[in-house]
Amino acid sequence: MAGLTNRLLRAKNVFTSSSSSILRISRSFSSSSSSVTPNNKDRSNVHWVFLGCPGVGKGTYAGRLSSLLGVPHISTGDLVRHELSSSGPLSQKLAQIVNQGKLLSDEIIFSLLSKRLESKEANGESGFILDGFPRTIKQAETLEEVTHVDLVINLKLREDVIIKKCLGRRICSQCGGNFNVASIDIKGENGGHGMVMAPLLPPPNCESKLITRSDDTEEVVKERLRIYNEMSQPVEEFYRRRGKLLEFDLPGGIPESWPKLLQALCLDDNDKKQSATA
Ligand SMILES: Nc1ncnc2c1ncn2[C@@H]1O[C@H](COP(=O)(O)OP(=O)(O)O)[C@@H](O)[C@H]1O
Repeated sequence: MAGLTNRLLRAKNVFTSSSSSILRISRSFSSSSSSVTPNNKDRSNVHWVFLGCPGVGKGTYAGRLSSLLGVPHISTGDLVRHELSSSGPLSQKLAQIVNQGKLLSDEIIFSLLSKRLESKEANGESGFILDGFPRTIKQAETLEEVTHVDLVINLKLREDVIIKKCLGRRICSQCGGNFNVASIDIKGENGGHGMVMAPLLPPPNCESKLITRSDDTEEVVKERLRIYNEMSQPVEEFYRRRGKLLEFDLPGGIPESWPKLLQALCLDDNDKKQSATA
């Protein structure tokens, strides 16, 4: 414990003003931390991170794995949107930054994350699948200080497809369901693979309630991609050097990608068991 405290005190020098959030995060993570589980033996206690460009599908696949494994899916983007939807004093300040496609400060993200982790601890949840965090080297270094990460899944997709997917994203303002109206059909050129992604259309009762995220305009999506390449891509290298990065090229939409992802994660037997009992 003393060692952990010392490491956090060093982290405190990096994030001086957010030190209390870091200490709270540390307590929540360490209460559920486990030894390394590279072979997924303890599937309900995985410590996984999803990386990838905006709109690549981190939320979709992290959410599916969360349901499959019974591990909480913690998305900092969702935490930010929840804060934006409140009329709290922070929300206006955050909206300005998010709507320009910029990253929020580490201090704000740590504060939102620590609140979520406190509720995780209170609910007795174990393990985590993080989505949208860490997004900077400083965030990755601090995460290393406070908990163990088993595996980092790096989702990859061509940039032109990502832009189309972001522009096609829709959310049901009533149930919160995520849909996509983009129909992607890119022909393979010079022997390369094409890509087909069918739209993910809402059920009839959501159709009239669809909204678009205010940061999903073409200009803002391009800025988010630029910032990803500058600030977040180095995080891929951070985990690659530690031997934790699993690169996953999405072969298409959910029907093609989900079984292949399960295979890559050695979870395909788990899915078969589930469908057999469904
Ligand atoms: N870890 C983070 N660090 C800084 N800002 C973040 C972080 N996570 C989310 N945000 C803010 O919330 C916005 C939405 O996040 P998210 O839904 O994860 O977006 P994306 O679709 O770009 O992956 C980001 O553009 C950024 O402004």
